[in-house]
Amino acid sequence: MFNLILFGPPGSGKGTQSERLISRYGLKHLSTGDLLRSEIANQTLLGLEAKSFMDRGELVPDEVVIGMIRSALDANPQAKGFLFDGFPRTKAQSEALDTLLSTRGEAINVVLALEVTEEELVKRLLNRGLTSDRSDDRDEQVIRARIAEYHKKTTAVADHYRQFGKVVSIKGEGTVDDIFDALCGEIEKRKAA
Ligand SMILES: Nc1ncnc2c1ncn2[C@@H]1O[C@H](COP(=O)(O)OP(=O)(O)O)[C@@H](O)[C@H]1O
Ligand SMILES: [Mg+2]
Repeated sequence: MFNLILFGPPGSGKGTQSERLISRYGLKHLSTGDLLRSEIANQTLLGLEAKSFMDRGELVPDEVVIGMIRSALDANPQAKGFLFDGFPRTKAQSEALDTLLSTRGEAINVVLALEVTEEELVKRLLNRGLTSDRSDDRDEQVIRARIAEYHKKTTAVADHYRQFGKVVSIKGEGTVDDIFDALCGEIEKRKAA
């Protein structure tokens, strides 16, 4: 079992790197953003509730995303490990995740934190907004609100895992290949340990 959190602000490249990492290591990708967007597309009750928060650049309430992750873990009892992308985003979510994993006799092995400057993030997200159907990527004010929300609530997640020595920072600027190599290097170290 190898469970990893790919951590970083919106636009730091979590989705891009996740796709490569899951295919190299055979992990199950759990992106709360993707799960929520699919709930919205399917017009479920959960999706309807989540949308109002997402449109404002705010975080969806903890109990909603924790419930979604609990179901996803239950639905994948045979997974070789999970790559969490966009989750946990608050201290309460980190604690809930640790509890959910510990009931399976597992834990988070490593938190890989992508570091990217704010100006680069805004540039990437506006660019992504041109080609994706993500409405939260079209408005610079919403983008800046998401980055502010990240600093206000989400950096606490890194603090939580830092006390267990599980956080590794990776420069998230440069080519996708170079960043991928740096991520894999850290995973190999931890897998060997
Ligand atoms: N290393 C990189 N250099 C330049 N742009 C990148 C890089 N990695 C990702 N991007 C672009 O930045 C945007 C956000 O990437 P994404 O993987 O969706 O980030 P996240 O999932 O962290 O929000 C995308 O448009 C993607 O094409
Ligand atoms: Mg993403």
